[in-house]
Amino acid sequence: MTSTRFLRPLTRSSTPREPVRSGGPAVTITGVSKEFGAGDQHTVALHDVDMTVHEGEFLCLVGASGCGKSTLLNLVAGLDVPSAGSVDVGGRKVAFMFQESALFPWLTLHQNVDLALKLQGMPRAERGPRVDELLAMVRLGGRGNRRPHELSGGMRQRGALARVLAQDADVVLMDEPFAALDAMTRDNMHDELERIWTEVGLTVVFVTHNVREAVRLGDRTILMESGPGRVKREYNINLPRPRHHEDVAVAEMSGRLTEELKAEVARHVR
Ligand SMILES: Nc1ncnc2c1ncn2[C@@H]1O[C@H](COP(=O)(O)OP(=O)(O)OP(=O)(O)O)[C@@H](O)[C@H]1O
Repeated sequence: MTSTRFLRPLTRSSTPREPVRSGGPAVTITGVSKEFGAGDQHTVALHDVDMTVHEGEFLCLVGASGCGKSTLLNLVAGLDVPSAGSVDVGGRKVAFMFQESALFPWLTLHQNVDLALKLQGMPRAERGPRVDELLAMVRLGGRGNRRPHELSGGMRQRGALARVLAQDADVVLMDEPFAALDAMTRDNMHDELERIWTEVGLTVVFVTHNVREAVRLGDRTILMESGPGRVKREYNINLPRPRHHEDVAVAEMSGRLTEELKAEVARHVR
């Protein structure tokens, strides 16, 4: 069955709009703990985590390596189950985007996006125009016949984003999606992602080690602590959009968050 977003055109607007936020909970994480292994292999990756992600919100997660950020995303995606507590996405569709684009190398960009639509059950006649629309949305119009190795890293991540959009998900989980890109390409991807998130009205949970990236993109940033993974603090990023990497306010807020993150990392290397 074709879902409603397929019927909704992707709007293109040259002027920035406020993101679509209903504010209701899209993801509710209640008392979640996750343990791995047994005996001397036993690890408590997450302990008693409570978190709500609101519909249309852009939430960033930062924290020291090993504090359980990816584990949490896996639980939200339903790829793993909590040892205790619950994760509720209210029946919403969830899609994942990783650091590597994970486009199928033997398929063209067009075929990669087309496959995602096919798996959604979209009829062939509707798929061609929709692939074109999605590739235009990520500014890859005219590149559909290229295979992933013929694209730059930034283009591959745009292709991955088109494939995520083709999955018609309400909630998009992004695990350091731009970490492998050079600074200028990453900057450009921030602009594109902010635009697409605003236009399509997605709920995003974005994991990063880059505090400036979190402040540049997020409505809210959660700092996690490790050993075991828990929510340490959250910050509302009430800065106007569209934002830019070099904005003074973004730099100031990033500075404050970086201090806290450094203290958190230092706590674990003592
Ligand atoms: N499948 C697994 N089996 C055993 N231990 C695991 C597994 N997955 C994660 N862990 C452990 O759980 C803890 C949290 O790992 P996780 O990958 O979620 O952290 P992270 O914050 O995403 O780290 P990074 O920022 O380095 O990617 C770590 O101690 C890790 O070794």
